[in-house]
Amino acid sequence: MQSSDNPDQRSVSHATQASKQGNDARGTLSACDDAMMIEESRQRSKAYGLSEAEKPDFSPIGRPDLALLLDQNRILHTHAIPVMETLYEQIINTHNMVILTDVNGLIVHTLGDDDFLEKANRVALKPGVTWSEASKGTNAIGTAIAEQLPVQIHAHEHFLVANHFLTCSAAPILDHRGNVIGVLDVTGDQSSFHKHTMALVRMSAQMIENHLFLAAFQDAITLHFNTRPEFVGTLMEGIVSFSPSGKFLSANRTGLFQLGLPMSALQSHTFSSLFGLSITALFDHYRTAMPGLLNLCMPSGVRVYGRAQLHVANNAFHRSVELVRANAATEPEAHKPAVAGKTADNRTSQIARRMSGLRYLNTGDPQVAALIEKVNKVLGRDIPILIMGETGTGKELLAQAIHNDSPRASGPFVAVNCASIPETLIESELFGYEDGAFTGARKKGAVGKILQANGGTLFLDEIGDMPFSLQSRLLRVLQERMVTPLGSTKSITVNVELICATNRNLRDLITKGEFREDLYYRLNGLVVKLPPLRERTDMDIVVEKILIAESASERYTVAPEIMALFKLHNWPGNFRQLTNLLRTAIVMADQQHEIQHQHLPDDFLEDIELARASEQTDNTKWLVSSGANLEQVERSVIEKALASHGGNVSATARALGVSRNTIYRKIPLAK
Ligand SMILES: Nc1ncnc2c1ncn2[C@@H]1O[C@H](COP(=O)(O)OP(=O)(O)OP(=O)(O)O)[C@@H](O)[C@H]1O
Repeated sequence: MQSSDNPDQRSVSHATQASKQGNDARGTLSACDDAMMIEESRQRSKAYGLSEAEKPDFSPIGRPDLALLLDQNRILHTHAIPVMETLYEQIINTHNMVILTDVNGLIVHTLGDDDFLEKANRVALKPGVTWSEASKGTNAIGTAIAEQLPVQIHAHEHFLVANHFLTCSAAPILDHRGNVIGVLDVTGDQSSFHKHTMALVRMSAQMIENHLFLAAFQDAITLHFNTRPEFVGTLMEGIVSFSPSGKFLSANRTGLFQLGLPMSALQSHTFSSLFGLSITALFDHYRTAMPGLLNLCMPSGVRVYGRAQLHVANNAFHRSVELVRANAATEPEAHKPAVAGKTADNRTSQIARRMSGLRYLNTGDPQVAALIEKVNKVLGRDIPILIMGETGTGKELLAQAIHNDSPRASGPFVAVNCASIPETLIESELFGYEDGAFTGARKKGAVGKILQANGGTLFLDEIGDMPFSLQSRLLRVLQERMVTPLGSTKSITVNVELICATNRNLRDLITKGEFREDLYYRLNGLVVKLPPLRERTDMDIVVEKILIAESASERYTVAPEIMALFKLHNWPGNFRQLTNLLRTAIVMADQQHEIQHQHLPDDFLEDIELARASEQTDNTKWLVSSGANLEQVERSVIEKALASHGGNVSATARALGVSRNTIYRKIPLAK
């Protein structure tokens, strides 16, 4: 890297604070700012008790400590090495070396020309030696750490005279939380100074950061974006990660810069609040055969182009995407799935990302284990399955898992929510229609859901809501295995496995004349009932599973007293309610990582209080009827309230609407 550039005319010596938030903003500090920064560093060096004339500290840490250092910085080291090698190729034979240090300036790894490495050895530029300001005074590595900015220190700007023959360019490396975890540096003989070295180092540090970022969010959704489509996939792209449910997790520097918001302000955002597209629409985009770049709108109104990577748990989504692509590639145009039954489709895509086979649903509850055993016996036997269960107990998730484990797993899984499609549309959605079957806008023909499911599984959710008039048509399809689209005279053979679900009592509907008995008997080959959450005995595992799914990058737990509350709660919304509650609680707990009382939503806490109050009333009624006197009743109420508030007198007093003193008076032992 020979150059005749005059270092005193350097236009980029270190980046501005703004550069911490995005490479596009990396600006230029004036020579005056540079001088001030170096002067401040010199003052710090003196304050550390160093003198300019002293010999550099040569003592490297011992071999075992070096091994430990490498181990502690394993992830940084792994992701930095390939970038360091590429960087070294750019500066080979220029009397320079590439250096990686840990967060304290301890050199972890070096790469360089032999002749310069020898020279560098003389000033202890080698693994195991620290180049913090406290040890070597002003130098690019130590000062980059102190300033948390890219820094270039040339010749006499080094504090120790022994280092005046060097020219060094260093950039801090940040992790996905924005913390400095190391430094990348290029150091050479001062005669090799080149003003472009700083830019090279900065870009390389950013490359390492991007590798680290993507490694930290392997199970998350990542969006790679830029205002210019040609920059997507380059170092200029912003990268933002989201949980599978779309909650913001983190962004790289360029991402933060483009979004124009600090990390703290982004914590309350979601994919849809940042990019104006729902997470389900994102999934749907990638379900199409050849998804192009996304065209998104940021809150600032600026439009960006992006490509999302849906690294979500167990790759189930990828499988379903691959499947749609494979089908799309082989199917004629008329048979490509039409966008219909939107709600059901969206729900399918939401759910698809989290499920896989039946074994993932077997989390220790004996009722669920028995159900899975039964289902396993009929897999691939052409026996229709009817899933019963309250809302949110996971009927659709179970249906998808059955499909995934069945011999039809490579065929389509098509879900239709009979309750969400207007009665007037359900016939055409299910059976499809021919060109010209309708007058007006919807003239073009469409393939119905039943045909879309050909070769795979048709899941009819909320079958109890199927209009009575269509029930006989559906029965005919199931018996004859033929579909006749609306407006057509031709019947098409179909081969589908049928799974239905309902949270209504079909027998009651039959009695009321709302559901055909013959259809009921055609559907109920195997009837299974998913237990409501309040009856399940695997709450601990279920909660842990949801916490992991909702927060890919950080580990959250639930405080034991909250878990006790969960086990007592009624959960009318079952998994849907629990998942939503935990999703919000994770956001509230943030860095605390243990979900506690204050992180729970008010309506949930109110429900708990109401349940407690009514339980106490019941107990009181029982006590009174058993002939206890007033004092005994009071005492019993207070004891129960104390127990349910973990012995906390203030909380008990608040719940009972009395003073703390009253509690102490009535139960003297409580003091
Ligand atoms: N075993 C489970 N573990 C974790 N999450 C689950 C489980 N079962 C269901 N869920 C989640 O709960 C939500 C509701 O599940 P699903 O839609 O399958 O229930 P459902 O019984 O079909 O509901 P509805 O009757 O209202 O249609 C989904 O977000 C799903 O991912």
